Order: sequence, then structure tokens, then C-alpha cells
Amino acid sequence: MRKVLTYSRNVFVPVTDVCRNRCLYCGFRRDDGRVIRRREAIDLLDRGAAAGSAEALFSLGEAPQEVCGFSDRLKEVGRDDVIGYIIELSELALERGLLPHTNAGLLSKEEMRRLAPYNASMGLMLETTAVVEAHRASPGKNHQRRLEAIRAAGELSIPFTTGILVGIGEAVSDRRRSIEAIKEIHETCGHIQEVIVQPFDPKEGTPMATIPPPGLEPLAETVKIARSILPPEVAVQVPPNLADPLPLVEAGASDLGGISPVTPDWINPERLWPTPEELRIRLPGFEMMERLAVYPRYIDLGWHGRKTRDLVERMAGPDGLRRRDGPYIPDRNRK
Ligand SMILES: O=c1nc2n(C[C@H](O)[C@H](O)[C@H](O)CO)c3cc(O)ccc3cc-2c(=O)[nH]1
Ligand SMILES: C[C@H]1O[C@@H](n2cnc3c(N)ncnc32)[C@H](O)[C@@H]1O
Ligand code: MET
Ligand code: SF4
Repeated sequence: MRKVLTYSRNVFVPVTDVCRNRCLYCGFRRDDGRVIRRREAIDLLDRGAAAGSAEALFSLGEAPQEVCGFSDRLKEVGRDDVIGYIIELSELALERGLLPHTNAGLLSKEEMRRLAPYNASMGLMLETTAVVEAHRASPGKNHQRRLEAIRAAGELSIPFTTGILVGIGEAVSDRRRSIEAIKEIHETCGHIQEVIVQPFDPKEGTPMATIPPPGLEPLAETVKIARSILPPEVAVQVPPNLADPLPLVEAGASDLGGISPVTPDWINPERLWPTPEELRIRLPGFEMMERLAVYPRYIDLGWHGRKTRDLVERMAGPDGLRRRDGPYIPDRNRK
């Protein structure tokens, strides 16, 4: 039996690049950031749906409302709170057959409670439990606060994606500790569907532009550590646009994350995603299967958002993966 690798065909919607943090590796955040226009978001969602995507990934800077002048920028789209805008965009996604997954950085439990009905799953990277220079200007990257938020999501029964960022100044022992902290929360809440092992990717114009990314060997070692700590129902995800996935799936990763046929990876925009067809060629011996934004286990458990249930039930096949592999229209992740 060939080993199954899953991925999610998504469309990546960058809601705002305004952010209260300043992670030294980040090329996404902008001082003069803006809020995506409804028209632009609808255009992305329509193109994603037309290309056969099944997920709308909403990603944004953390707590943008704390940044001076943000409320004026939000008023330009006629809204006065960012969570309300994400909910509106989520409804537009659901109308187009796309399941929302929101990764907004730290959210309060109340904010997650508001978003949960509209999301098939949500995400927050732990990043690392180590205190690193890269986070010195990012209060939201405090690991205790992130672990608390991940736990709060579990208390709300939200299928959850988290992960670690590898190569930002942490030691191997920190990687182990970070994964152990995630495992402990999963043991009480049971909501962690996947843990991303995300390699740091240097971005031009950032303070970490000249720091080399982690090599494949330390990444494969991290995947092995994650695999040995996490229970089998928690997938290890590796993004195939940031590192050669072959040694990483051989080390035990079983998911390739979101791949968008119509947008770049806005966090790593110069890193084109390989298409599922290219991945099939590059990963001999593995079988590629498309999943939804929510993993089969949580569909079985009935952990649905109130507004996502019907769509999930229509899109999932008997195995809990996407009912059928629709046509994939690769166009090199164009803007
Ligand atoms: O395209 C990307 N998707 C990213 N995703 C999305 C992910 O690939 C999928 O949306 C999830 O697997 C849900 O299907 C993240 C999701 C999270 O919750 C947390 C971090 C990330 C990071 C990325 C990323 O850098 N690029
Ligand atoms: C959504 C996730 O993207 C990751 N992220 C942010 N900047 C970078 C980068 N330069 N390289 C790799 N991953 C990055 C962080 O882990 C964040 O939580
Ligand atoms: N800003 C959030 C975080 O770093 C979401 C992803 S980066 C755009 O956690
Ligand atoms: S990685 Fe996320 S939290 Fe950090 S600066 Fe970038 S947008 Fe903000």
C-alpha cells in the first residue's frame, strides 16, 4: 500500500497586512498596510472556486485594531471591527463552496467563539517556546499566550492547525519542547488536527534577510521528532514550496498543507507552489489525496461550525476526504 499524502486546494485571502507585532523574519506585515477590498476578496474567492479550490485561507496581521490609524482603514470597507469583516468574507466564501480556515494570530476566546461557526478549522502557529531575538518586538509571539489561545480553541471544539517555525534562533531542544507543549494540550482537548513544521525562509528587506534557512537534514530531524512525540491521529504538515518535500515525507510528514491554484503564498510570495501533478512526480511511492480544511476525524466527531456543516457534508466523501478530485487549473500562482 502506497502511503497517502494529503493536501488542501485553497485560495489564500490576505485580509490585512497591518499587524501589531514586528517579527524580524516577516515580509508580510507593512507599516502602511491596508485592508483588502470586498471586491478584491470576491475576485480571489471566485477565481479560487472556478479553479476547483475547496478552502478559503484567511490570514492577517495580528490584532490590527491595536495599530494607530487602522480603524480609518477598516472604515474604507465600511466596517468597524475586523472580526466582523472576516465573518462577512467567510460568508462570501461559503456561498462559493469554499470552507474558511482563519489564521489571524492571537485571538481572544470571545473572538474565536464569534468566528467558529463560520470556520471549518482555525489556526495559530505556536512558532516556538524559546525566547528568541526574532520575536523581541512581537508581544503576540509570547509562547504562554499562544498556548493559552490554542487551549481556548480546544475548549471551543475548533479543529485546529498549529506548528513550529524552524530556524529562527531556537535550539533542537526547543523544537522538542514546543512539540511536547502542543501534545499536552491535544491530550486534554483533542482538537489538534495537524502540526506544521515550517522552515524559516529569509525575506529581502527584513532584519533576517541574510540568515540562512534551515537545511533539509535538521528539518527532517524535526519532522521525526514531531512524529515521535505526537499521537498518530495528529498529522505533520510540511509546506512543499519552502523545502524539498521528499526527505520530509520520508521522515514521516503526511500532509502538504494548502496549495492555491490562483494566488501566491502571500507569506512567502516568491515561493511558487508545485502543482499536485508536479508533486505526484516528485514524490514517487506516495499517493496524493485532496482533503478538506477540516480533517476526516472531526467530520466523524461532528465538530462542525454551525454555518459550515452543510457544505462539509456535501464536499466530504465516505473517507472524509474531498469527494472527488476536480480539475486543477495550474496557472503558476498568479496574482
Ligand atoms: O499557504 C500557506 N498556508 C499556510 N497555512 C494554511 C494551511 O496550509 C492550510 O490552510 C491548513 O492546512 C488548513 O487546511 C497556515 C495555516 C495555519 O493555521 C498556520 C500557519 C500557516 C502557514 C501557511 C503559509 O505560510 N502558507
Ligand atoms: C502564518 C505563519 O507563517 C510563518 N512565517 C512568517 N514569516 C515567515 C518566513 N519568513 N518564513 C517562513 N514562515 C514564515 C509564521 O510561522 C506564521 O505564523
Ligand atoms: N500574523 C499571524 C501570526 O503570525 C498570522 C500569520 S502571519 C501573516 O500568527
Ligand atoms: S509573522 Fe504574523 S505576527 Fe509576525 S509580523 Fe508577520 S504578520 Fe505580524
